[in-house]
Amino acid sequence: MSNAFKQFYRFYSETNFNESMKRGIAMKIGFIGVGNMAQALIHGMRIEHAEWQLFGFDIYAPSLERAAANDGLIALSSAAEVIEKVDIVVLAIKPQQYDGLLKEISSSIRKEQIIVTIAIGFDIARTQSYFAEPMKIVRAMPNTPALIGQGVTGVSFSEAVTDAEHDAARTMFASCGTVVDITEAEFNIFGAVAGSLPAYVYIMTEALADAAVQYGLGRAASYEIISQAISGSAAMVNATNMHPAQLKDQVCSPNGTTIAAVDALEREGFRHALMAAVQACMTRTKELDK
Ligand SMILES: NC(=O)C1=CN([C@@H]2O[C@H](COP(=O)(O)OP(=O)(O)OC[C@H]3O[C@@H](n4cnc5c(N)ncnc54)[C@H](OP(=O)(O)O)[C@@H]3O)[C@@H](O)[C@H]2O)C=CC1
Ligand SMILES: O=C(O)[C@@H]1CCC=N1
Repeated sequence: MSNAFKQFYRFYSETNFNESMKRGIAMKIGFIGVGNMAQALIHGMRIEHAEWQLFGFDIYAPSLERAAANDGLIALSSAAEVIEKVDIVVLAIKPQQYDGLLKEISSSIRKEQIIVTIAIGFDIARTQSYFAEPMKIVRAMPNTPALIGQGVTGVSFSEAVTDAEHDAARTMFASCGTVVDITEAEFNIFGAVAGSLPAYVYIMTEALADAAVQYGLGRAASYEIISQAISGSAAMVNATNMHPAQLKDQVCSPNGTTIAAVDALEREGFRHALMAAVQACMTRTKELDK
């Protein structure tokens, strides 16, 4: 465990996480690739933890500049510089760029550092294959609502990651929402129903708003109303623990309007469209995992 982690966990075990953070113990986290997903994570982390030191490098300078201006990211000029400064290195580049980057950085990553991968279809064994010694690898699958602290992230760990480091990684992602321990075998499906899911919901929101506008509601009001109705409905599933079908039945009055809408959704293949989307996601994930 690095000195920074030892220090962090001494305080963590004596107090609780928030108290230790108030005492100014800062995690040092570095991002290689500061695109859509990294920017969401950085913002989520920054909202919760002003004291964490967040570093980053991206070959596309405007992304770096944005994260530096919005969230106090310390912009560096190479991946090697990021690696030199941090305890946790998050690889936040596209899956197709992982092999090239790992080849480039494998000799500079230190054994005591934690490597976090967030790419779809890139397992721990593939990351480990770039190193001679067993490395501390955290495989994670976040989603973009991390930006507002409402993400959900699946995590798995290589054997070299200690219990304290498991907690450190969970703490890091917990600042962006919920963290769920999943097995490596569950990653691809987790990506399809959590990592990619925001896109499905945004399409649904846009389509419903188009219909609302068609019937005279304003565009901005439509987005506000529909997004609140979606988040409230989604929250009901966890809060009541009721079967989604029961919750649906509560909305459908006999011979009412909702059952007419449900009839149309079934005729148009709404359920199967969603299952087909997940199946397409899984197929593409397998293609990337080669
Ligand atoms: N977006 C999402 O919702 C989610 C994404 N992920 C995973 O997160 C990862 C990143 O995705 P996303 O943020 O969407 O991708 P982006 O393309 O938005 O961001 C990646 C950034 O990294 C830059 N980059 C490429 N190579 C390097 C390098 N060698 N050093 C530094 N920067 C580099 C890219 O530049 P350039 O574009 O010029 O190549 C780009 O700016 C992917 O592996 C994806 O699977 C996981 C869950 C959800
Ligand atoms: O589309 C992608 O490849 C990434 C993985 C999960 C969400 N977005």
